[in-house]
Amino acid sequence: MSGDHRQFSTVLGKEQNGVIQPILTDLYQITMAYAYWKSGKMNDVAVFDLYFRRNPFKGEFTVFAGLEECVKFIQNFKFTESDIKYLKSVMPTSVEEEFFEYLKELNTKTVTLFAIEEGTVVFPKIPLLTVKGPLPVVQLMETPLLNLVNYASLVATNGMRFRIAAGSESILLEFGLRRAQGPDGALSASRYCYLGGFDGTSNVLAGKLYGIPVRGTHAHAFITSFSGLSELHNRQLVRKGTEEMVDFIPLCQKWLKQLAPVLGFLDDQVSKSELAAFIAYATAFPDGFLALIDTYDVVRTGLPSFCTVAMALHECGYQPRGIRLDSGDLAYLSNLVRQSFEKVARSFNVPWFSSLTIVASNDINEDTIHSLNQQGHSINSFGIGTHLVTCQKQPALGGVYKLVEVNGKPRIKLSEDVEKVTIPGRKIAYRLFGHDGNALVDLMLKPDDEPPKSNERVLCRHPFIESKRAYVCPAKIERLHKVFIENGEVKQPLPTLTELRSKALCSLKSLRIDHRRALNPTPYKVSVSSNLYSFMHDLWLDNAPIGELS
Ligand SMILES: Nc1ncnc2c1ncn2[C@@H]1O[C@H](COP(=O)(O)OP(=O)(O)OP(=O)(O)O)[C@@H](O)[C@H]1O
Ligand SMILES: O=P(O)(O)OC[C@H]1O[C@H](OP(=O)(O)OP(=O)(O)O)[C@H](O)[C@@H]1O
Ligand SMILES: O=C(O)c1cccnc1
Ligand SMILES: [Mg+2]
Repeated sequence: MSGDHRQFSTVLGKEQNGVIQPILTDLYQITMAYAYWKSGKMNDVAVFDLYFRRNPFKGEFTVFAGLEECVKFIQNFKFTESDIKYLKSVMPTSVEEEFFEYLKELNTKTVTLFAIEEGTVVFPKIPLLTVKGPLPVVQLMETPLLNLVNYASLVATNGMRFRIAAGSESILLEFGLRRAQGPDGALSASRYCYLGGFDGTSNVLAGKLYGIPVRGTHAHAFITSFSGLSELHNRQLVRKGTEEMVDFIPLCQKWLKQLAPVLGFLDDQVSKSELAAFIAYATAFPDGFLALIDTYDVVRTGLPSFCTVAMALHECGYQPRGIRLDSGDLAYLSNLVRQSFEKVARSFNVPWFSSLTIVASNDINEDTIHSLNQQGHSINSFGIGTHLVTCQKQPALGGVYKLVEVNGKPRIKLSEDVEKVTIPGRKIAYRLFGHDGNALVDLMLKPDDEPPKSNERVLCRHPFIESKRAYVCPAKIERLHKVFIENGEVKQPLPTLTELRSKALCSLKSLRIDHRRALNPTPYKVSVSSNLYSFMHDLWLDNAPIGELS
């Protein structure tokens, strides 16, 4: 590890967060490992499925994220000397020394990981990961794997929902670092919101670590830190592409006077603090000037000051970018700002002025964006923090990790709640597509089932409701599960974050629009083959004790 990346080690040529390690787990995994070991089960071969039972946010899709970290975690799984020392200090003294020797030697050479590709749109009950290997080893991975997948997939899905709400043309920026669940939660949020379709983040470390585009404007403090023009040290600006120095303050004063009758503001009411701050920012960053205009009053001073500085910059050969609104009625204000931009464009023959960027922020959530769309607005870009990263509508994805097979024998967990009954044994899932290219149904098969073929009819059954079944004649088939790790080797390429983002947007597009809508979406069908249906229901009956009425 270089001094530059103290907290991150490099695995498989990609950085792994140093927080992710075998003892980032629940104590019960270690105590179970001991009891498995004591019972002589350390070489039993177990299969666990990691899946969720319900899509988050009352939606009907989930974006699968976190797989790369799971692969790196499994590849790198090793207790260190200091882990063992610590575990000895917290385990009861009755725990035998040989167990710690066993823990020290543990590795994942015989662990196989089957998984759906990261960035795929996924659905309940279908395993995202299937982990096969020595029982204590794959049991120990339960908590960290769930931790790596649950929040990543939740926040990626949230990002995707904001993307759907805002449309493909809007620029979406993640501003959540200050409100996220701690430093690591913030990094995950930035990373997986980008995967889910955001365009950039304000989080500089996330930009450095994951190559996410970093973006930002400025804060109200920058405006309020200035009192007037006399504070400005740097009053000159070089005319772009020349060596000529322009006295920038008189130029701004000229534009203030010219703009007043056009926009209908009183030039003596324009805040000297705000104008000075804008001039200071513009002379520091003359290209791409974007100003926060709601510190004092958007109409009377923020907007006039921006237009003033923007026209002065233009006269010096620079192209300003736009404004940010961080309070008030964002629909009304953005429309008003756009109309003013159009007036300036017409009055001074600067057509580009009418299409300057309007960024909106301030406690925006998914519903706010839907409401703004309904009202009509002129916002091009949303800066979203709190509700995006904290996943306001649903703070956790309920992914679970369940044992489905031991030593080749299927295991089933029964529950009063049918949703919680596990689907036993190893399963392979396929996505079946219709002739219009849309995904029709996901189908789980037993590994010895004949895989479905395109243009051949296959019976798809609801896993639990006998009467719900349908024949499907798919135009195209995609195998969802692939081997990611086998015999200690990673078997699939690990795409870049940008590739995962494209994959997620593309995977979403294959989903019918009614599955994607925000309000009461149509459930997507998840089914099992006839063979798997009979297999699980036979096992269910075998394992359900028969009661007696008296
Ligand atoms: N046109 C709109 N339709 C629906 N919601 C909106 C609209 N405009 C703004 N909002 C939302 O309404 C809320 C306004 O919050 P609040 O009243 O606390 O802020 P404010 O008074 O405008 O700003 P601040 O308190 O930061 O100065 C925000 O969550 C914002 O995203
Ligand atoms: O509102 P969010 O979606 O979380 O987006 C991030 C917010 O952070 C900044 O201000 P901050 O909230 O720190 O202060 P303010 O709202 O009082 O201006 C920024 O101006 C946004 O309002
Ligand atoms: O760059 C911004 O405008 C920004 C960054 C973080 C939080 N709020 C705003
Ligand atoms: Mg705020």
